Amino acid sequence: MSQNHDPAMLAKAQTLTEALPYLQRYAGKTFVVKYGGHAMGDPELAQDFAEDIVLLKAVGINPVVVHGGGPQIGRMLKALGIESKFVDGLRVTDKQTAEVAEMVLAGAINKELVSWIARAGGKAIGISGKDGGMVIARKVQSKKAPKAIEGEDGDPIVVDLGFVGEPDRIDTTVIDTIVNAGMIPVIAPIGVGPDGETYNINADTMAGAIAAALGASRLFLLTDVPGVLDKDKNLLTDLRPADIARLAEDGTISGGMIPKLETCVHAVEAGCEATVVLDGRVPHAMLLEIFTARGAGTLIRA
Ligand SMILES: Nc1ncnc2c1ncn2[C@@H]1O[C@H](COP(=O)(O)OP(=O)(O)O)[C@@H](O)[C@H]1O
Ligand SMILES: CC(=O)N[C@@H](CCC(=O)OP(=O)(O)O)C(=O)O
Repeated sequence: MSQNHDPAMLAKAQTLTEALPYLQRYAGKTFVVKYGGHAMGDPELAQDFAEDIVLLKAVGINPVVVHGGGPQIGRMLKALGIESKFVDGLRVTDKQTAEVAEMVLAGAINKELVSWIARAGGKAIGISGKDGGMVIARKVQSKKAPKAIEGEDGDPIVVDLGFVGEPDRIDTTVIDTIVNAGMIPVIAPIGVGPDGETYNINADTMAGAIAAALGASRLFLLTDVPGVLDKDKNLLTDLRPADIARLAEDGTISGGMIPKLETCVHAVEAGCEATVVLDGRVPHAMLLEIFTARGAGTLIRA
């Protein structure tokens, strides 16, 4: 009998009962989860992530995984002696770089994640935006280059980003088919242009567009920081679209955080209830965020 009063056992039971309202609220909903390349480094964390995804599926939520792989593409390009440059968080992508990006994203990383999910007891199908004609991409219009490559007259140079795409049209048939078969789609951020060309798509942008197309309830962006930080490195827990425009303007956010937060704004404007930027280095960060009252990371909502 005394075991029933063991505080550790009670705490476990409390955690489960605390999860009950969330389990009820989210059953049958679609959650898009973007797993960033920076968060992928540690095999133990990758296994935790895969377990979380399989758990979501087991409790009746439909997880759709979109993955990145920026650092992994960077390493492969370096090994091949190809130089890589970023403008506002986007990799300038010539034809050769697009081939390497596809090889790393849709080949190595996609299949590794599928294997991690299988090891956690789930059934995942790995695809890229090319499969089933899912993502028709258009070229991202060149942005002004940052100060580092400003022209001699001091004006920023306009850089051609090459084969950097953004989703133009999304056909969710292939995702729906996988989900309805009881499996978990794992999507690499590669799209196809109208003439069959390969487009490299920022993984956050891809995840946001897929969340919008699916009418997902939640979009989680797992990365390598606790969330969005202010200039003193304090976590900003709750943001609205107007705050984000201000943070971009005053330089609080930079690099990869720019497409990440643009994605969050587009997703909430398209009807996603909430998006969360989360620390993928914290074991089971997503479960804690979803099933406990203690939110983690930065919540962005309309
Ligand atoms: N205000 C900010 N708060 C947190 N991270 C920021 C901020 N501004 C820029 N960053 C950068 O954004 C990075 C996350 O974006 P990114 O490198 O694209 O990650 P991922 O590969 O996980 O998508 C962080 O590692 C950090 O260097
Ligand atoms: C156009 C563009 O920048 N594409 C990205 C695609 C991968 C990605 O976004 O990966 P992370 O989420 O790990 O950063 C790239 O080439 O790095």
